[in-house]
Amino acid sequence: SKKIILDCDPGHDDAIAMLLAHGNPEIDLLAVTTVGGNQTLSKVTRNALAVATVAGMVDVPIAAGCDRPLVRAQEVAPDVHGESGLDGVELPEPTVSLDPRHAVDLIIDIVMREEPGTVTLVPIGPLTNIAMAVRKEPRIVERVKEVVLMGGGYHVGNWSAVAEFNILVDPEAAHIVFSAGWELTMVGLDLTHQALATDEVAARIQALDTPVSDFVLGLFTFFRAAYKDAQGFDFPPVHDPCAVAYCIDPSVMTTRRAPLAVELTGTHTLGMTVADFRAPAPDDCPTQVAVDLDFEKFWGMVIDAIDAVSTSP
Ligand SMILES: Nc1ccc([C@@H]2N[C@H](CO)[C@@H](O)[C@H]2O)cc1
Ligand SMILES: [Ca+2]
Repeated sequence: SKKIILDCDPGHDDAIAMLLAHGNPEIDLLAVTTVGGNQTLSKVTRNALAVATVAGMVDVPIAAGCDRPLVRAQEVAPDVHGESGLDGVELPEPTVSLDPRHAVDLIIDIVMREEPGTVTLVPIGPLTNIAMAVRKEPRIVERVKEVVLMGGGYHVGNWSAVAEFNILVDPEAAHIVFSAGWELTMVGLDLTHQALATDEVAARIQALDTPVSDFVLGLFTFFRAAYKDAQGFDFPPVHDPCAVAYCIDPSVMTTRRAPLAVELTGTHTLGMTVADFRAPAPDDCPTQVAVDLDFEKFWGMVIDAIDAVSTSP
């Protein structure tokens, strides 16, 4: 099975990513860490504990991390996630508690404890925790199997014309992560805007008819209305589980190897993830971007995981 650490900022789509990681038998979820992003650290951390409670995720350490970007002021995204960061559902009082360690220390402890080359980092929020971990313990770069992140976009932006939220909120952290030299797959908006929660998908989830599937439908209902108002989408793109799906079965999407750079000084382009598709890609290029999604395979994984989580003891 694939050992992963999920670094997140729940967030409606982060919550689905947590359920996919917990429900899929191929994934060994070693830890969940939180970072300020969609909402404040305290809100996203409370949300992570609530989702873990709903999912029965009782044996996974959850640790809170950085509450703001490395350099710039914090920016949250209430337009699509609401004031709580997980609007649209009743959040249960958490029955799981936080690991006392800082997320950065938990990430380092796990990577240095596990066999080299066996742990995949799956950041699906701003990259502040990952950048801090690299600076505190540089040895994690050669020890980590790969980084599979949701963020960026080679031709698409959402928080600006050309930049994606997770990157633009903390571009300096993104630069550290993208330039570290480890194997890195960028699952960006070009891919995740294909992962739409359509009526047909919602109907298949509705048919599961469990408390967890009802929770997911509550999330989708809010997320759909918010995305329509904020970005004019008819159906909401469920970004974050795409990164987990790639870890489960890389054939769920096509990829293209290309050098990647993060813009740190542009007036109009700050936070842009620049992919250099000029041929040939250098043969030692450690970075690739996700291009085309197998829609049916993806939603099949997600729906199976929701079903599995619903029936777990
Ligand atoms: N408008 C908007 C802002 C932030 C996000 C979050 N950031 C990433 C997509 O940009 C995902 O990780 C998601 O959780 C999604 C939509
Ligand atoms: Ca997220």
